[in-house]
Amino acid sequence: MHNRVNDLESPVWDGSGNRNGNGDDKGDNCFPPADISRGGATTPAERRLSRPFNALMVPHKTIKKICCIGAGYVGGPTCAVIAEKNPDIIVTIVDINPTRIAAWNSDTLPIYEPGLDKIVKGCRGRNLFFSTDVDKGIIEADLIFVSVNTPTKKKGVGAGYAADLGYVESATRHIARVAQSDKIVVEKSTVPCRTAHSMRYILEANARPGIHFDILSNPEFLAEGTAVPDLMRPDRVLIGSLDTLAGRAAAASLADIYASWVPRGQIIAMNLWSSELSKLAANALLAQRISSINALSAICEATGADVDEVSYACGLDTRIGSKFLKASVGFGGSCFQKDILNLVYLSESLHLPEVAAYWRQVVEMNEYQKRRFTDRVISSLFNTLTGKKIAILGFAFKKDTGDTRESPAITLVNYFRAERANISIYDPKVEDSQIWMDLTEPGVVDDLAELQKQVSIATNAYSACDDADAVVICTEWDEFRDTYLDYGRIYENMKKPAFVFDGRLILDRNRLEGMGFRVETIGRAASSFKTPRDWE
Ligand SMILES: NC(=O)C1=CN([C@@H]2O[C@H](COP(=O)(O)OP(=O)(O)OC[C@H]3O[C@@H](n4cnc5c(N)ncnc54)[C@H](O)[C@@H]3O)[C@@H](O)[C@H]2O)C=CC1
Ligand SMILES: O=C(O)[C@H]1O[C@H](OP(=O)(O)OP(=O)(O)OC[C@H]2O[C@@H](n3ccc(=O)[nH]c3=O)[C@H](O)[C@@H]2O)[C@H](O)[C@@H](O)[C@@H]1O
Repeated sequence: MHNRVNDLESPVWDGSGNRNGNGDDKGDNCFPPADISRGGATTPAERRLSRPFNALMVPHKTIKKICCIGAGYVGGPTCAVIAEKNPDIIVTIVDINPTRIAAWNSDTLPIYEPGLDKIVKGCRGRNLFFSTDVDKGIIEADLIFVSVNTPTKKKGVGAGYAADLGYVESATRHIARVAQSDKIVVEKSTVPCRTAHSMRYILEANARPGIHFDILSNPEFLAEGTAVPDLMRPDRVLIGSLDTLAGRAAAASLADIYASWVPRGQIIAMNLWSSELSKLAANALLAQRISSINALSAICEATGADVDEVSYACGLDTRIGSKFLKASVGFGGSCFQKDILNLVYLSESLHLPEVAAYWRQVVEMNEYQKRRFTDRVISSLFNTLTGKKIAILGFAFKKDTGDTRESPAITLVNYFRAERANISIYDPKVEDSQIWMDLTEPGVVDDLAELQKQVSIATNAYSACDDADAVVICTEWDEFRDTYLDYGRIYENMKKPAFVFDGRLILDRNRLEGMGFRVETIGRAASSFKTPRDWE
């Protein structure tokens, strides 16, 4: 018997429950079931997608053992929550990085996420395990999440845009090589549209005879810093599968796992490619909102309008909504830029240059925002930073995480270094070693010594700001707000005039100006700017 993976060529979902040609459908026993509706939907697509996912309609297997390949920011929290909510399922998270696994097994977890410690420590050793034994994890599991990194390619075809699928491929080959029984393989990593197709070929070409694989797409939408509440109360869980009996049964098995805590109406079934693309699309749309408000922040600074007020006014329109309209020094994080560039590459590969240019602009606006903010610092400090001390408050890409991937702070520090400023950095959660790594040019041997002459890392915000010419808020940590931090004390110990650059709109400018600071805020003109110009 040859290895069978379901036909991925045409995962057609026409909404009618009709078979897609492989002949294994049974009339109305479609997936999702055709006879349940939440109501209110108007188009065929809405009607189809609004049907709650009723796993019981398709005969399917109950999952007893899960393996997650990749113990990172997604694999760790996601599978810890799955283990907590499914005490009868054994969940093993495996990784090739022994240091990371050792940290997951220690008192200090490798990632900081509010609420995660309690969950991991509650399940670890009971039904949650962390291991470097990838073979064993795969062999024992019924269902395997592939949750490995998919960074932007650095070299070769598509460098700078396409996703590097090397880790996904290597994990897939590993599954094929060691699996001794049928498996459901779940793409948890964010991947380009139709990656499931490549996974199929790899599995088919390498698996032992008689082993059957089903491939599902189940993208993750958690945000760092709020991973636990996001996982506990997701807006939706997407499960992409083939519209075949086997595909629907596999999806139903996965749906049961989530249904332990997510209402079934929020578990959405769709075709594989839609599910893969929905993840890239969601990140692109979120980032697009930030670039849009940041573009408006430049207009605000030039006119005297206030971006917070503009954002508030626009967000009150229920068609627009208030989330992701906070102007900032620029978005960071491991995914927004990577996933948009991935979409740009996909568009170009599909010969859609206008579409590619449209999405590329979201990233370009983000770069412009960081440059613009730096220029404002330089021009405010009398056009030179040479020998001046700049205190950087916050190095993580957002609050409540120690993650610095693509953090705007890195770009800003590099710009300030190029201007020969002295820089002092403080972040409550980022390790010193991480900061040094982020600021060291790869491959430049003597860079660290040079760097350490110009940059220092402080143990608290006050010492970072001691004797500084300017304070630059890069991350919106609550402890940097003027209601927490004693800015009066900071002012006393700074050079004069003392500048504060608020890249996150967290400070009460009037209050700080009352103390004597000169405050420059993203999306607001300098206080000296009169507006409307002729009124005063
Ligand atoms: N970080 C986030 O907030 C989110 C990330 N994602 C996506 O999830 C995926 C994973 O992201 P992160 O967890 O942030 O990455 P990460 O870099 O924190 O973790 C990935 C882990 O996979 C391990 N790994 C790589 N190849 C392996 C292999 N063959 N066998 C075993 N382990 C292997 C690495 O050692 C690493 O520890 C990416 O595709 C990302 O785009 C999706 C939603 C949110
Ligand atoms: O695929 C992913 O990795 C994830 O990417 C983002 O999550 P994350 O990057 O962890 O954090 P966000 O809260 O989205 O913030 C991203 C960046 O945008 C910035 N941001 C966010 C919101 C806003 O209004 N303004 C703004 O500048 C943040 O400060 C941060 O630098 C998405 O929000 C998640 O849904 C998605 O799963």
